[in-house]
Amino acid sequence: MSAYGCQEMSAKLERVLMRRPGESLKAADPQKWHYGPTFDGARAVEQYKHFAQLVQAGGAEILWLEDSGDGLADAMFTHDPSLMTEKGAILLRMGKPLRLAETALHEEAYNKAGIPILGRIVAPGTVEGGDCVWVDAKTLAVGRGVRSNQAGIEQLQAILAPLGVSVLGFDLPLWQGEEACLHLMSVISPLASDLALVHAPLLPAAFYMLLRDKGIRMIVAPPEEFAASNGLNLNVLPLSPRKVIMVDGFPATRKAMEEAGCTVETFAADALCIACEGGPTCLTRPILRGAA
Ligand SMILES: NC(=[NH2+])NCCC[C@H](N)C(=O)O
Repeated sequence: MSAYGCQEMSAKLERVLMRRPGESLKAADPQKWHYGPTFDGARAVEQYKHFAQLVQAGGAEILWLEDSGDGLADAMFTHDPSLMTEKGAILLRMGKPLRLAETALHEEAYNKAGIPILGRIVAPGTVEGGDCVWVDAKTLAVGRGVRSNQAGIEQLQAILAPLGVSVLGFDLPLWQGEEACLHLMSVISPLASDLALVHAPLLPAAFYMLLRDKGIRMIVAPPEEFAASNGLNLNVLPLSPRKVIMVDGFPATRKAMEEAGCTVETFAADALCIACEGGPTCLTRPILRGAA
């Protein structure tokens, strides 16, 4: 089956591209990869298994990439090197130089699965999936910052224009510097088509106004948990509208979502997500959401 198509963020997750961490992550030098003090490769691999079980139990078909020791420790964050549209995949170009080689892994997987390639971002353009947020099926917001640049955003607009999609760039702050990971998705997780979890202080103001005008309700995540989790309390993956997976240990954020009608599942992720700066959304590249 070569079903694909995904221009939304929370409809039922039907198919997803994921990479099981293994030798590359276990051998990763935390300094080189900017991983934090709670990094522990072997424990991260164990914690990932629980995450994968939750995704599978939600009914999604997982297309697997394997970590056979290619040294690409960040490649488990499959959200970033490609994007999916109703007309096929867009191969992106990573702004973090250590991750440039990951795009080829996605290209190979799509070729194998019979999923067409709609376009690709080329130098000097850079766009990472973590900077891309479908506000609705015809509006893609892209965070412009360290990882995604203006040239990349313009290329993406040209690729998506024939689909009737508008690409809107929003400036991100430098926040914790060039080495740290701050994507547009670091400050928002869509939970349903009309509901999102946000870290309000770091939202580009014009992006906030756009969401407000579109009638999207924003739950403001407790800032102390944002700080304590390195921002990962906010990185929440919907398996379907209001049915979500988050990292364990942030009860106030969980409660805020439950009060908005969400069902929340958690997994322990200190060694995996908190340390490696990527959460449940980053660990998944949705290929198909909603009905085909
Ligand atoms: N979509 C995401 N937020 N991905 C997080 C990626 C984390 C990864 N360590 C990086 O710095 O690139």
